[in-house]
Amino acid sequence: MQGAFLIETLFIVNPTAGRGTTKSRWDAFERQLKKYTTFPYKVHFTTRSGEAETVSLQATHSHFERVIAVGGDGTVNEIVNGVLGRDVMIGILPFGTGNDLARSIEANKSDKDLLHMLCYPKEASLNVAKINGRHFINAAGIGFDGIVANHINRHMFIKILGALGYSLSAITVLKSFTPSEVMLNIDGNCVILSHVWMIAIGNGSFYGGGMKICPSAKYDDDLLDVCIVSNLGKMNFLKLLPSVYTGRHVEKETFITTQQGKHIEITCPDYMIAHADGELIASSSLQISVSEKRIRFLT
Ligand SMILES: Nc1ncnc2c1ncn2[C@@H]1O[C@H](COP(=O)(O)OP(=O)(O)OP(=O)(O)O)[C@@H](O)[C@H]1O
Repeated sequence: MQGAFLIETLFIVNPTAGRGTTKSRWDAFERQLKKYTTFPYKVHFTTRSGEAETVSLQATHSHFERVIAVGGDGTVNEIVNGVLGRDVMIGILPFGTGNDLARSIEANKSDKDLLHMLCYPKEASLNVAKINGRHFINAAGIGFDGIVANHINRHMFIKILGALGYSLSAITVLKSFTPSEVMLNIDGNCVILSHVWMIAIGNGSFYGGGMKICPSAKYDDDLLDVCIVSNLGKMNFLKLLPSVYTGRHVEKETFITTQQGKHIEITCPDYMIAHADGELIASSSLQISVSEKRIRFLT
């Protein structure tokens, strides 16, 4: 394969992604890379959380034209935060656990397809969203969802269960959860909502390792999709949960409201726990918007 021989590429490998399997998957992939391609590249293995952001930013100051995340959505999130606004293309070898971004954009999965993607690059221009100053690519979840993400992050054995882990954590968190009142402002239209369980904001449709929380969300429509879950009891919440995996929860209009917007503000009398691409944020006020800058993404 010859296509991208002039493009200098940096692979940022998170060896801990994919429940620790990414290092060996990368080693196997690199053997194919050496055998079938000739384009110049360098590899950086991350040693700690946050390093991919620093390293990808440094790469934009040198000669790299492509930065490829080797891992999951957390690694992509850090690279997006590192390179947004710089003239560099990013891509993903989806060797992580959830790989929600790759799932949303129907990215290549086999090594052969991934090699082809690298050698014959096509690019898409994707929206990026921002929450309290930090960028995210997939989705943010506020309220019940944030508390579940917090629970998962604190229990490694649950994290490695992927989508099943979400359901287990949800059942645990459910016992002590009480819905709250929030003020929601979407593009200047402000409402006070009571008995809110959670609000999800989607730039892409998937999060949590395959949950289609905002089924209509598109990465290139300059809009964020908002999914509000409110006014339901614990039993109904449990009944609703499986339908999130297919995106059919949005049909339950008694409990679910969907909207779209560019600027979203959520305020709550108490601290809310939120997550964006799985990263946790705690605040009583969240400002979420579509970033003016797009990301050049290898497809
Ligand atoms: N060397 C490292 N040691 C520990 N954590 C790391 C290291 N390098 C990166 N990380 C952190 O690992 C976290 C998880 O990585 P990532 O999201 O890529 O994999 P994943 O959780 O398996 O996949 P997904 O998010 O798609 O489910 C990221 O938040 C990142 O900051």
